[in-house]
Amino acid sequence: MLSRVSFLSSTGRCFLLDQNQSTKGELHLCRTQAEFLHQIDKQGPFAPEPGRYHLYASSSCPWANQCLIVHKLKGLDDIISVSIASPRLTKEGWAFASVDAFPGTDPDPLYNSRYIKDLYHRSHPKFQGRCTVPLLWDKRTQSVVNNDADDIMKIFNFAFNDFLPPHYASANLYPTHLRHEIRRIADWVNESITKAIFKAGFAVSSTVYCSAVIPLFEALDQLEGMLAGKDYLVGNQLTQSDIILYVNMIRFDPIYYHHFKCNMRMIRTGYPNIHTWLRKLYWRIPAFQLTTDFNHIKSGFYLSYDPINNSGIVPMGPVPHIEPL
Ligand SMILES: N[C@@H](CCC(=O)N[C@@H](CS)C(=O)NCC(=O)O)C(=O)O
Repeated sequence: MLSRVSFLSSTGRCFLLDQNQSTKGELHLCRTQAEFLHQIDKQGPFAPEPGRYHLYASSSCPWANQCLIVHKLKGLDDIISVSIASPRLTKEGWAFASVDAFPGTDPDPLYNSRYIKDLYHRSHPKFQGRCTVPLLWDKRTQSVVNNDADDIMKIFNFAFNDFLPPHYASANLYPTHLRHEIRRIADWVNESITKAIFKAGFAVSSTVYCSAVIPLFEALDQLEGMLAGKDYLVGNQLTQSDIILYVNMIRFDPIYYHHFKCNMRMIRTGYPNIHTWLRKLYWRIPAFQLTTDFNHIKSGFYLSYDPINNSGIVPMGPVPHIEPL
């Protein structure tokens, strides 16, 4: 049984939760910040160059999923290579296909590593922090560039535009005139939705659970109003806020409703505006559908957190995982 699980901070970042530290239903969390925050720019040691960088990700992890979406939206397939780890988190962390050949899992094409942690240790032999995904890697210096989803999304948005055809180069998920609002909404989503979902999911007392799930559904009610008649959260265009919300909402009915006991309402039956917004992204913009792997998402959540699913059964439903438009 895993004794450590990820948990979210007030800013939406993951914490490490040691199950042995849970007493009386209160969660004691050890915060670990993303340790690697290098940027890719022409002036610094990590210059933008096609073929130089590699993204290690898990399709199950919501934060890695955000980066995979932006990678596709910006057409970076030929510029930044990608490897997907097995969704089944092991005691050694995320594993490659050489350890767990779960369908849709890649080997490490660079070093044939067994685990994501091998890369962290190759880059920083004394590293003792959490070996998380997403992980942006520099093939030239054989080192970690950045392991923060927010940063990586911005790097993908801005840093490689010189190498992209105009329609990809001009795609901007973080336009200057909307930046303040994008950040405000993203912070609200992280705080009121993402954090509440994980707090409810990992609660070990009814008090903690209720203190998360009731405000969560109040926030979803508010979100339902915000999305009335709208295809996008901020302005009239796709932005980083939509991506941060999408990774929560696409997991809601298949995972959070049942596995994390967030079951006061489903998105598909309880929130018509959120449901329409979600289905439009999934069915109309290929970058969303192509990076949403329900098998990885469900296996990742249902098989990685033993304390809340010790049978190891991955439920069949909901059927379908996402409804048609
Ligand atoms: N700093 C990261 C955190 C991402 C994160 O927490 N990833 C989790 C999976 S959702 C992880 O890799 N956990 C592995 C572990 O804790 O061993 C970010 O925000 O991008």
